[in-house]
Amino acid sequence: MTIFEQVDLWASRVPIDEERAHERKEISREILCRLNSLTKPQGSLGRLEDLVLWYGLACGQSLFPDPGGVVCVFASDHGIAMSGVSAFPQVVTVEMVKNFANGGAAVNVLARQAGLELMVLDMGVNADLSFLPSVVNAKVAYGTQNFLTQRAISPSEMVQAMKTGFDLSVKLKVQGKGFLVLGEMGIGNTTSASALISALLELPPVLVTGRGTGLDDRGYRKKLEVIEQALSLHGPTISFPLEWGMAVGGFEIAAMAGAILGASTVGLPVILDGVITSASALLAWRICPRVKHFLLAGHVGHEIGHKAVLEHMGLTPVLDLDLRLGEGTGGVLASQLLKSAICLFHQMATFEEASVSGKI
Ligand SMILES: Cc1cc2ncn([C@H]3O[C@H](COP(=O)(O)O)[C@@H](O)[C@H]3O)c2cc1C
Ligand SMILES: O=C(O)c1cccnc1
Repeated sequence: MTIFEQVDLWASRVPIDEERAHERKEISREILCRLNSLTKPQGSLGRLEDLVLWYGLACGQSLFPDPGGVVCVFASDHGIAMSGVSAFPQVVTVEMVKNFANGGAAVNVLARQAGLELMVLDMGVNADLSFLPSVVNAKVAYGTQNFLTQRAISPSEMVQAMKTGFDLSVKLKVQGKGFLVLGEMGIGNTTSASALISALLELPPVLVTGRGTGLDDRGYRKKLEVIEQALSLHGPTISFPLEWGMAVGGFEIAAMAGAILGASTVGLPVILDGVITSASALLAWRICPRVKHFLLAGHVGHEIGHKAVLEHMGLTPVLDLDLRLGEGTGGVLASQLLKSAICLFHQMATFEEASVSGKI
């Protein structure tokens, strides 16, 4: 099977909108009926009510338990990090993975506070991490190729990375997880994400590229140059979004795109984080637009490419906190509001139960 056939097969398993129209209408009706019966003026919980509706539609249920979620941090190294596009050295990727394993990174703190399980997957860190039992070994290779000279990912590597994500989502659903927050770690990956966004949205790099971990003006100019060069190197040979994923993507970006396709197939709601997770969502969406029903934009952050993707996909972010960290931090923060919304939906008394008078 070619990579295109494999990816088409995955996409074909995502439910067809027309086939789900009746079911979606019923679920919306039941959820709105309960929301409107609770002791509050109709609609007064604003976007929290939208979150409940999104969640029910994504799960395909109007009756669902309080969800327990999981945040998956996909880690990988990038060949492009060698081209001076990050304010930090490449070795920070493996160092941060150890930090995740020891519970000391920002996402660990937030996940603990939110009561979320945290999983770290080694998709292609440039070091042997087998001595860390808490890190899932899904290594495709020791980092991607530098996409200034060749495509970052080969077709077989792309399938392998996407399959890891796809199978993970299916497994999480079977285990009864209520939602998946996507997170990532990989020095250089804002360059990969911005290149992908620029190519897929057909916008000049300067409109979708930020300073990542904090590049100075010189570093930022270099990053723009690198992206421009990469787009003109690969552009002439590329016809499909998936090919852009291989040309300038990363193993963690591919795995997250696969996870989104898998989650959409089984009805596992997905919460996006920053610019990198959003670039993977854009790739998955271009492969199969129906994945959109299963996506929640956790936040919009500081990177301009992040805003561009969310606007393009018509996703309204839950939070706007000027974050620029990644790891899944903004997604975890947003999941707290989703959980609050669902608790309200389940636990508030109705007008009838509380003997409260309705609207005149
Ligand atoms: C200590 C540290 C912790 C991080 N946690 C996430 N990132 C974030 O920064 C990286 C992308 O930025 P760039 O493209 O500029 O390299 C990713 O690994 C991302 O998750 C971090 C970066 C650093 C330095
Ligand atoms: O928006 C993000 O996710 C982000 C921004 C800078 C560095 N790493 C991640």
